[in-house]
Amino acid sequence: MKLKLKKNAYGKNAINVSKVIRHPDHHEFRQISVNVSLEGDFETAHTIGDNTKILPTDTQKNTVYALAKDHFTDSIENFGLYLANFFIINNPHVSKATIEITEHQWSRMAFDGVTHPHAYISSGSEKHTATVVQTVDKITISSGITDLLILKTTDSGFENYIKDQYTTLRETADRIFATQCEASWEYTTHKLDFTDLFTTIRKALLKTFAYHKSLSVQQTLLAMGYAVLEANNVVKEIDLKMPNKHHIPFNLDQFGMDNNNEIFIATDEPYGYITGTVTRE
Ligand SMILES: O=c1[nH]c(=O)c2[nH]c(=O)[nH]c2[nH]1
Repeated sequence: MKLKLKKNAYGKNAINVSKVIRHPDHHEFRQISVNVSLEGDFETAHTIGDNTKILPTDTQKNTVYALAKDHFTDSIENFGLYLANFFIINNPHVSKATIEITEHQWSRMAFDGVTHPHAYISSGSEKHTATVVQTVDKITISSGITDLLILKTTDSGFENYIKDQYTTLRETADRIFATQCEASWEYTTHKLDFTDLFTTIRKALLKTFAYHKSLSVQQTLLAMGYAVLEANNVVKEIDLKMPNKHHIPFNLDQFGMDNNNEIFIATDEPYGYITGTVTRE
């Protein structure tokens, strides 16, 4: 039997960089986590243990910290583009560099309408993501959001589904809709105002979620994807993952009480998992 190495990639994950930008009257704080992955002519490292073409993952990590000083100045997308390009142009045997960046959101504390110059509060679980893939002749760039916890207390139902001998779920025209949305969209070009676009796309996702009269998570997912693509020509396609974070009406009958859609039990697991990619025809 003949065996061969089919694919390989290597890099450093979870390179956690925090940066303070010191302005005279306030500080800016940024916290990111970077994954670097390189592909290329690394076969002999696997086959005969020849490391002469290996840029150590430790060096990759150091490169990210060093370049953060002067090149992580605005969006994570632009920093990702700089990093991917740096690894490609400085290592001729690297044919593909993938940079994934996740940014934690911090905002300055405010007291009685006055923003504190250097004290921050986490903006919650939501994180902004960017992925840059650069090959010798192509750059693809995607942005996204993870752990976006959103919920609405009405304008959501789920009815007319298949019923069989195992069905116990009750139909409802009025339920809680909660999800931990993960979105990732690919841009058509890499010369864009990424910060501005992120704000616009995030708002389109949230506004559609809020105002959509939902007949299912599936239907709202598609409406959210359409809203982003319809309003942003520079978005090629969008991937959405929307786990159904169930809040199930609690049975108050057992205490002789009515439950008028007021008391629920939030169940973490198992959870429905609805995903979809929306693209242009
Ligand atoms: O919006 C929903 N989609 C489903 O596919 C599904 N399945 C389920 O049990 N509840 C729901 N809700």
